[in-house]
Order: sequence, then C-alpha cells, then structure tokens
Amino acid sequence: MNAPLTDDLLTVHGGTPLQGEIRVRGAKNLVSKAMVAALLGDAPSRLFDVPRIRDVEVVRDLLELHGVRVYDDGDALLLDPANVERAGVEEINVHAGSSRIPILFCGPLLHRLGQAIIPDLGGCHIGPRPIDFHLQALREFGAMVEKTDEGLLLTAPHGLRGTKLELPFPSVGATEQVLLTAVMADGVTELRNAAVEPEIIDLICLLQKMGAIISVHTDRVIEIEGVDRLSGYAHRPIPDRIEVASWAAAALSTGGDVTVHGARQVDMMTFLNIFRSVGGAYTVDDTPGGGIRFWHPGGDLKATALETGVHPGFMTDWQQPLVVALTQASGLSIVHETVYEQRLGYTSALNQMGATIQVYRNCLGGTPCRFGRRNFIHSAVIAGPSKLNGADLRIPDLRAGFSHLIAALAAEGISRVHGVKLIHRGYEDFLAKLTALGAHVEL
Ligand SMILES: CC(=O)N[C@H]1[C@@H](OP(=O)(O)OP(=O)(O)OC[C@H]2O[C@@H](n3ccc(=O)[nH]c3=O)[C@H](O)[C@@H]2O)O[C@H](CO)[C@@H](O)[C@@H]1O
Ligand SMILES: C=C(OP(=O)(O)O)C(=O)O
Repeated sequence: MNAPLTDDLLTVHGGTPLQGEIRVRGAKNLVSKAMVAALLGDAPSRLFDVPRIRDVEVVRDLLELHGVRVYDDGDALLLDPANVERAGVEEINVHAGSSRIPILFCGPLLHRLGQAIIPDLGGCHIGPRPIDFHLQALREFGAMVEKTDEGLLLTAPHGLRGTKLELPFPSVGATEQVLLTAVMADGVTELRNAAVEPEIIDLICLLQKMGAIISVHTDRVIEIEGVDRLSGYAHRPIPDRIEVASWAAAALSTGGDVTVHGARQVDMMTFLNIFRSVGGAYTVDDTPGGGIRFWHPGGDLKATALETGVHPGFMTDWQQPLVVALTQASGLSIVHETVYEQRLGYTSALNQMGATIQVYRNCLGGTPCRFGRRNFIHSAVIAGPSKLNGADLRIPDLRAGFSHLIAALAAEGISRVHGVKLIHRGYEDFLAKLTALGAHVEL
C-alpha cells in the first residue's frame, strides 16, 4: 500500500507521554505574508522571530528572484527591496506547487513593476482551493489577468484604483490580497465580508507601521485609504497558534504535560474552550517568556461536538490534531468541517490504527454549511475511547501529517511514518522538539 521508503521516514515508538517545554515562534500564516509586504516598502524591513520552515524558504527564494536582498542576522530577517526587478519565469516556476503564498505577490509586484507572473500554487490538498476571489478582486482594482503556459500573467495598464468589494466567503488569502493591493492603490477601498483572523490583524498592524491607513470596522468591514509610498517595518509577528494547538493536542492524546513558551491566550480562546470541555487542563503564564502549559489531568476525556469556522470560530487547522485526542474521549464526538471541502481524508489512517471514525456528507453541525448539498464528505463522528496501535502511515498534508504523528506517539507499538518532510512546511525543528519532549523517534 505504501510507496517505497524515502529518507523522510520516521520510526515512532509510541506509548510515551510527551513531557517538557518547547517554544513556538512567529506564525507561518503571518510571517510569509509579512515577507511579501516588504516588497511594498521603499526602505528595508526587519522581521523578528521568523521560524525556519519550508514556506519561509520558498518565499525568501521568490523574493530574492525578484531582486529583494534578504539577510538573516541571527535576530531578524532583513528584507531590502531597493532593487526590485522582474524574475525569470523558469526560475519562479521551480516553486510551482510548493506554497500558496505566490498569489499574494500580485498587488506588490503590480505596484512595483507594473507586471506579475505567478506560478501554480501549492499548499495542502484539503479541497479544490480556487483563487477566483483573488482574481475578481484584482480585476476590480484594474488589473488584467491572463492565464499563460508559464503561470498567471497580470498587468495594470491604467494603474490600480481603490474599489468597493464584498467577498462571497471571508477568505483569509483574498482579504490579504485586497490589503496588499489596496494600501498603495489610488483612492479608497472598502472590503466587506473580510476575514478577521489574528494573522490578518497582525498584517494590518505591520502595514500600518509602513505608513498604510487601514480601519477595521465592525461586521467584517475593512477600509483602506491608498497612499503614495510606504516605508519599511520592524515587526515581531504573533506566535503560531496552529503549532500551539498541535502540541496541546499531542500532550492530551499521549497523556502528557507540555508547556508551550510563546503561546498567547488571546489567539487561542476558542481552542482553549474546546480543550477544556474535552477534559484537558491548561494554565496561562502571561509573564515575558511565559506561555501556556497543557496537560492531561488523568481520568476520562469527554466527547464533544465542534464545528470549524472562520475567526473567531474553531480554526480548521486545529481540527486534525485535536481529532486524535477525541479518539481517546469516552462517547461520540462530532466534527463539522465548514471551511474546506475535503479535510477529513486523514481519518482513514486513524481507523487503520484502531480508531472508530465514521465520515458523512451531511452537515452534522448546528449550522448547515456551503458543503452540505454539494456531496462533500465534511462531517465525522468519532466513537471513543479507542486503543491505537502502531501502523505504517503516509503523510498526506501538513496538519494531517502532524495528526498522524500524534496518533503514532499515542499508539502502542511501532509506527513507520513516511513523508515527514511535509511537516517541515509548518513546524520548525519538530524532531528536536519531539526529542526534547521525550518522544522515542528515529529518522
Ligand atoms: C498560508 C495560509 O495562511 N493558509 C491559511 C489560509 O489559507 P487560505 O488563505 O488559502 O484560505 P481561505 O480562507 O482563502 O479559504 C477558505 C475557503 O474559501 C475558499 N476560497 C478561497 C479563495 C478563493 O478565491 N475562492 C474560494 O472559494 C477556499 O477554497 C476555502 O474553502 O487560511 C485558512 C483558513 O483559516 C487556513 O486553513 C490556512 O492555513
Ligand atoms: C492549510 C494550511 O496551510 P496552506 O494554506 O499553506 O496550505 C495549514 O497551515 O494548515
């Protein structure tokens, strides 16, 4: 069933509770966008606390191909956009399929060069992930979009002008697209039904430091007044709340006790509520260098019902790691995934390990969602507790990969987890962290 062995095969000896302390750094879903924003400045930017993950490497490479000089001084990433230039199409296309971030180069490159070529996007395979909202928004700013053999070609023969937009769904990426384009467009842009995830608010803070004028109104309305020039920024990103939740789920699933330094309560409130209702314990330390300690307090975990959703809902990227903990809860848990159409495929591997998870096309949550009538398997019922056994696993995507890893750590016996390189896309030093937490793993 599995493909041939590769060098990214991890052998996991399960059954040891994870115990100890680790630290998370800047959020993957902010840092990469902050790097793109540096293209808009007329002076260098400094980005602190940048994790060493694959998505950062890809964006760094793309920026360098466009003439941005990027240095790592050990403390911060310095991004100097003094000589932005067109990149070679073949060189950019080396990164086709590696990340979703290239689509966010559109606005900044149109402002700087009047043209952008965007390679095919990558990212997790958790649904079709169209970019129609992005392209529609760019067209409304005045961009011309053409699909060519070499990728998307964008031009703006008459410049970019502020506009009134309403997103059909509060997409994170499309909101970022609008922000990165509107900040230097001519006139005012009003965006309705915008995403307001903490990473978006952090991007707005960073753009404001550069000189942008952005107001966040109630009811998902963001107003941006275009300016003629932006400078550089010095910014410390918000911590990676997805990584924090992943380690929390790992602590709970293995019966462990993990302190995540750098974790911030304010970004995690919805997760913390579910974590507690499942029976997990946590304490928050707000002092500098503090974080959140997550542990299994003993006794049975409790089944729960959860629905993923846009912020301030339960984040879709928290779903896969947490489901492993739900396999250990007594009773029937229900998960309704409302952000991505196909984010439950990973559950078959958990069933292979001994979990009992049944997936459904119906909306099993309180609110019928966009996927209910479209035949997507997007709800799950998890019956627990189940004893998990080691297995041969192949990692399908980033968060599913981490959930496989947690399941292997919680299982009795040995698991062989193939494709762990994918985890490096969003988790810095995860092998070192696992070892620090006492996991028995060998690459
Ligand atoms: C790099 C990054 O930040 N990735 C995050 C970002 O992804 P990303 O920005 O790609 O996610 P979106 O919020 O855009 O996607 C949400 C939903 O909108 C749909 N959609 C989106 C754009 C579009 O043009 N058309 C369309 O139909 C998507 O298919 C999906 O069903 O937000 C997601 C939702 O919090 C997170 O899971 C990802 O970790
Ligand atoms: C879906 C994710 O990321 P991306 O949008 O980069 O694929 C994720 O981080 O879980």
